[in-house]
Amino acid sequence: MQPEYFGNADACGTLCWNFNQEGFEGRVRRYRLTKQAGIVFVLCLILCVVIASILFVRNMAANQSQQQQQSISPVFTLVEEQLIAPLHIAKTLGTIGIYDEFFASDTPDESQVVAALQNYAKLFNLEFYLAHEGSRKQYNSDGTVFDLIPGEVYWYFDFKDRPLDVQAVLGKQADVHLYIDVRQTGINGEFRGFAGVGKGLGEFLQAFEQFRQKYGHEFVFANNRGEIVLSSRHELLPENLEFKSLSQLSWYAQFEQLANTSEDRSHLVNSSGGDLLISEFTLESLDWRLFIVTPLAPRQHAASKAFMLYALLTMIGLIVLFKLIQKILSLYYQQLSNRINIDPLTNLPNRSQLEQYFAQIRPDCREIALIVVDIDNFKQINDTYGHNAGDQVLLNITRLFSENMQAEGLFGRWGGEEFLFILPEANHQHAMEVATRCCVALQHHSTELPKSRVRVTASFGVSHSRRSDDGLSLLFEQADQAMYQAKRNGRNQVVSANINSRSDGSRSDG
Ligand SMILES: Nc1nc2c(ncn2[C@@H]2O[C@H](COP(=O)(O)OP(=O)(O)OP(=O)(O)O)[C@@H](O)[C@H]2O)c(=O)[nH]1
Repeated sequence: MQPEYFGNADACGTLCWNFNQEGFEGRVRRYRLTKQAGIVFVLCLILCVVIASILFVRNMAANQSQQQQQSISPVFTLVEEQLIAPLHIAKTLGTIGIYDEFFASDTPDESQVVAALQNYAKLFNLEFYLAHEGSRKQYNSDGTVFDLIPGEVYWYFDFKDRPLDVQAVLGKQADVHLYIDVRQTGINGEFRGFAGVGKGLGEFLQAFEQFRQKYGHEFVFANNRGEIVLSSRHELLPENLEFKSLSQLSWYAQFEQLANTSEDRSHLVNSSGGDLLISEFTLESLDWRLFIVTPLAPRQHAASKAFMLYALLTMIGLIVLFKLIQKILSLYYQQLSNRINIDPLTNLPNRSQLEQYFAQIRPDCREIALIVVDIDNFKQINDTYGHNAGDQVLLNITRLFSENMQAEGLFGRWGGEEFLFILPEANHQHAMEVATRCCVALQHHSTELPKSRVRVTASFGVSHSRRSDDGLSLLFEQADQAMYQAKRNGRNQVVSANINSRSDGSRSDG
């Protein structure tokens, strides 16, 4: 086997565990950690999508309401300015008696009538006219005068027979006009004609077209007979007083049905072109109904697009956050792992790390060797030179051994002044060579202390196995026994636990 865990010589020459390739248990721990983190991540993801949905829906509701308000309020301002105001002006001027002198006569002075009408037109920025029964003429503020001939001027003869004081109607000349006719009567209540106000609705329709483009609303105005008098859709506008009917609209029957079952005047109607939101308002002074029709398909499409973007961004944010947390945790885990597995004095792998390493490599090893090392008479060093000097000697020895191990297997501190070499794929002879090399090197090595130089020796015990089921405790026990044998033999030597080798001595006296 190509050993996976070669010790790496660090800056001070000692061998260190490569923690990126942690042991089996470490991997299991990391796997569990990753699995748990994965579950937490999925839960966080679900939570985020739920939160994003709630926030999105809240935002969407707020946006929709804001848009609705922004689009509806100007509609009423426009209706007020363009339709209701002319109605009030027409009604007021037509009932306070300013036209009485003209209607009292059957032959009013044409120039006087036109001049008066021009005066009002200038004042109110509207078109004024009088349809005069006595003279059967219509006087207009633009200076024209024409005859009221049955069969030609339909509206006059139509309205004349209706018992209504005020009538509003749409007509189309060059462009769409709103005409408001106020009935004029003599002192005995006899019909004398109409005082009328006209207003071109070009601007009004243009403004409605802008609303349609900006907010998607369509407008339909209908009179009390269900005739469509005005609409943002040109094909619905009346032509020569020929009105289209509300009942011709595809959504109207369904809307009426819903409106009859509830007091609510806003309803969602399904039409062949998609969902429509329809709101109905009453314009009392005109006795008209206004329908605001909003096709929802474009909004639904925009909303789902926005939601998907929102959810996507949230998920990307979460993944980045998760990766960041994972990185921080793994750095933290590595630091913690270093602290747990490294001997703080010598910076060598400690016992726990040696055990993990053995467990990791053992299943794939055909043979393996262990060397147990114990410093000889180390107590004396401590007693003579002090504990700090002892530490210094330990550091020197570990550096020396690390160098002599030549980066094969793992060298670590088992505890106290006892050290362990684990040599995967090393045969017995090679292990004996490594132990002997270290033993000899130590004999020739001395540690420089402030006041003296100290020389120490060590005893080595070697065990070796080709049996795959020989575990660490057995092999360690054998090597330890051999090391004690070396002590008993007089220290500063290598003894092998293997019978064959023990018999041939492998002694390495200085
Ligand atoms: N300075 C220092 N001393 C240590 C450390 N760890 C263990 N020791 C000392 O090592 C000594 C080991 O003593 P003993 O077990 O009696 O063995 P020994 O004196 O080496 O004698 P033999 O093993 O029989 O050769 C003890 O005095 C421990 O306090 C350490 O990290 N630093």
